Amino acid sequence: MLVRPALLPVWPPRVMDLFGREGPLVLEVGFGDGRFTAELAKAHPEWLILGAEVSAASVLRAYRRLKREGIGNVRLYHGQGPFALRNLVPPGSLRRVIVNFPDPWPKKRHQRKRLLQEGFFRRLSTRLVEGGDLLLTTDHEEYFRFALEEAKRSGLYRVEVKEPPEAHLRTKYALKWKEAGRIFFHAVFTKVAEDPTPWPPIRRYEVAHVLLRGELPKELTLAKAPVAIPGGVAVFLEVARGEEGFYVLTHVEEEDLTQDLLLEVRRSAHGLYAGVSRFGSPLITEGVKEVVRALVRELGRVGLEVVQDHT
Ligand SMILES: C[S@@+](CC[C@H](N)C(=O)[O-])C[C@H]1O[C@@H](n2cnc3c(N)ncnc32)[C@H](O)[C@@H]1O
Repeated sequence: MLVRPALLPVWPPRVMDLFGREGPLVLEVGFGDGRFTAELAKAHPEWLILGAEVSAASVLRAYRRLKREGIGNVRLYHGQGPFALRNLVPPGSLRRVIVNFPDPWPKKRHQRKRLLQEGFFRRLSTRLVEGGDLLLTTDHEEYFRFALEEAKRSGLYRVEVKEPPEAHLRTKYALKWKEAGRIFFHAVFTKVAEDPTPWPPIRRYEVAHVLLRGELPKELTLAKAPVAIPGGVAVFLEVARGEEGFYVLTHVEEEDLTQDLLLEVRRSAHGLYAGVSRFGSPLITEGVKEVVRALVRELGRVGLEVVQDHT
C-alpha cells in the first residue's frame, strides 16, 4: 500500500505496476489523517487512489486506517505531491486531483511554497486526461483567490466556483474549521488545454558508488558547506565510525524530493567502497550521484585514488 520509488521494479511505474489493475486514477495531495481518502475509496471501489503526504506521522495514521478498514484501492506515497504527479502518474492518465485544505502559507515571503501556482497547474495539465479536473476546498479566502488567478493565468483550465461537496467537509481540518465557524470555498479546475512543455519523470539509477585504492584514514572530517547538485543542494550532516569504515549522514534536496541518506566509505571484497548505502532505500537520482562524487573529491584530499567510478 506504501509506494517506495526506489523499490518499484519498473520506473517510472505504470498504473498497473502500482495498483495491479487499470481504472480511473485519482490523486489526493496532502491527505492528512486519511479519513477522507478512506471514505472516497469506499464510495468508489472502482477508482484507483494515489495519496501524497509530506508528514510521516500522517502517512502512518492513514496507513493504519486503510489497513484496519481493509481498503485495497489506495496507494500512499510519503513525499511531495508534485513528485507523485511527475513520477507516479503517467502523462494523460489522471482523472482527478483532490486538494482539501492545503497549507495556506499566508505570509508574503512564504507564498512561493504554495502548491497551487501557475507552474503547478501547467505541469498538472500534462498528467490529466482530457476533461480531467482538480477539486480545491479551503477555508482560506486569500489562497483561494490566489489559486483561481494562477489557474486562469495558465490559460489551461475552465474554473468554476461551487458549493463544496458534503464529503469534502468531513476531513479533519474541515471539522476543525467548521467548529471555529469558518466558511469554506470550493472550485473545480477542468483541463481544457495542455501545456506543450513535456515534464519527464526524474531519472532513477541502480547504483552510485566508486571503488578506491589507499588507506582508510583514522578520522574523516567533511566540510559542512552545502554541496551544489543539479537542481538542488546537499549537506554532509554527520560522520560516524563503524567497524569497516565511515557512515555519512547526508541531506539531499532536489526539486520536489528531499532525502536523508547514508553514504558509506568502507572496506569491501572489491577494495574501498564509497557510495550510497541501501539502508532506507533511497532513490538514486542525478543529485545523489553528484553528492557521491563530492564525497569522493573529499576522499581524494586524504590520499584515496579512484579505481572504478560507477556514478
Ligand atoms: C491543513 S492540512 C489538511 C489535511 C487534510 N487534507 C484535511 O483536510 O484534514 C495540509 C496537509 O498537507 C500536507 N502537505 C503540505 N504540503 C504538501 C505537499 N507539497 N505534498 C503533500 N502533502 C503536503 C501537510 O503535511 C498536511 O497534512
